[in-house]
Amino acid sequence: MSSLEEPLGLDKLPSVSTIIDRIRRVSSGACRPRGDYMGMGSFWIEGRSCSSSSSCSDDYDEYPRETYPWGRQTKDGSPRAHMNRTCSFDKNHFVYSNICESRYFSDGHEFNSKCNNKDSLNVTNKFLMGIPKFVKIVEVGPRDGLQNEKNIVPTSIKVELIRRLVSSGLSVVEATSFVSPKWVPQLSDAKDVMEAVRDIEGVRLPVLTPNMKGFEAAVAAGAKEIAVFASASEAFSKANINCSIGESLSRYRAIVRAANERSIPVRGYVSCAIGCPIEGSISPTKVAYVAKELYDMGCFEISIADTIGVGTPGSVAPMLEAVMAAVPAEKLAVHFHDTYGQSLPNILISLQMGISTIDSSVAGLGGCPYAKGATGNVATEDVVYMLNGLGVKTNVDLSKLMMAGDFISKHLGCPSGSKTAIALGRITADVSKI
Ligand SMILES: CC(C)(COP(=O)([O-])OP(=O)([O-])OC[C@H]1O[C@@H](n2cnc3c(N)ncnc32)[C@H](O)[C@@H]1OP(=O)([O-])[O-])[C@@H](O)C(=O)NCCC(=O)NCCSC(=O)C[C@@](C)(O)CC(=O)[O-]
Repeated sequence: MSSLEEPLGLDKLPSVSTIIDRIRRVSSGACRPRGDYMGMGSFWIEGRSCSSSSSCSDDYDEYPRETYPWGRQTKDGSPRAHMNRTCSFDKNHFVYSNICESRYFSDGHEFNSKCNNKDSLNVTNKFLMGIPKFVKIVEVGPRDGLQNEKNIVPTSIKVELIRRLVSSGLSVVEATSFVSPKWVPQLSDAKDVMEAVRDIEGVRLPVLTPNMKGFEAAVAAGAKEIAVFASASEAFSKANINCSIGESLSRYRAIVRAANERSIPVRGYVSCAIGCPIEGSISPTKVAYVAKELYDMGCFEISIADTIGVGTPGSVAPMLEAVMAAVPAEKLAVHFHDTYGQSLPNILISLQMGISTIDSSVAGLGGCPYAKGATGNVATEDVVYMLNGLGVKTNVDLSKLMMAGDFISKHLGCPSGSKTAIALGRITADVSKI
């Protein structure tokens, strides 16, 4: 077994700060990018600031956001258009940098001779050309993650987690839920959590509210943004919020009206967008219907959730196509649970279809108390790693994010659900031996 394959116990893992320190110290190598090794995003930033290229950024801001292959291709569709985008990321370094960096993290030795391979550059550009240049990540770990923990996490740990996530650069961190403590005792301290994060500025801390009682409690606790959660499955709606889809939509209309009066933005969720733990597969038209209802009542953003993580790009694409016929792509977010390891491909196809808001959960925390067997959300670290690799800006510092993930994983006494966090831990342990 190679050192990369050896299972590491939690106690054997170096601390994240040690890892980051090691990575920064091991800093020689021909192809290795400059800047922060944990976050390929810094390489993107380098490209934008033109520190290593004389012509990288000018084209970038003017480049129109296009979608491939869902009918919104570049205006002229020409290879030159592809190259413009490539140039915007730092001449040919868009792919070059990622190949080099992946290689560096894969084995820490020689770099791949494909560094200047023009063929892979062109093929890659063709498939990446529709991906948005900036993705907003909605961190749901403190809510979706911790609502499903067997042991109730102390308020102080929740608050510290939120602070760490905010300091990593995340601009939206779902803080908690104002739901019935009988149904979700894990979040029964919602009021205290909100009280303790009142001083955090410049970031959005939405909370879930299932009914007017929850909405009023959230407002009283100082919430400035809320989320309502409907389902595309009747059975799940009943199991999760004890009412039908129709009843939930009526409740939410009243909540949105009350929120509007106070200028509080409301996000909407559609659960069970692919499958339901009780009903089985769910038709895309049902998902589109619920999404449109939420949008029409005034939700500023609709998060389409594969609650049990059964989707693949093969089912996600037609579902999103149906939803996008009813709600504009820029008003949509996607929310994937990683039960079958399909979250990243599902996110990639969502990006290619023009969606630029992704929900995720630090360390892959999560699951749903009413969806047995569903695992956590896609890990935020893994999403950031992939987006950095794609040259997509997120404003999230991966090293700080990993420290937040390490903090909560240690508290919960379980390994991180982020492959990126685990891999970077292992690889850097190897790098330290070179
Ligand atoms: C909706 C209810 C409240 C209906 O629950 P119910 O039992 O039908 O409520 P009720 O109106 O009959 O009231 C029963 C008791 O609950 C109290 N109550 C009533 N409302 C509240 C409230 N807001 N906060 C605190 N207490 C509340 C109410 O005051 C009363 O107290 P009692 O008189 O018995 O002492 C309940 O079913 C509930 O809280 N459900 C939430 C379940 C939940 O949080 N599930 C996980 C959400 S995650 C999700 O949905 C998916 C998502 C968003 O993550 C995306 C994805 O991954 O798919």
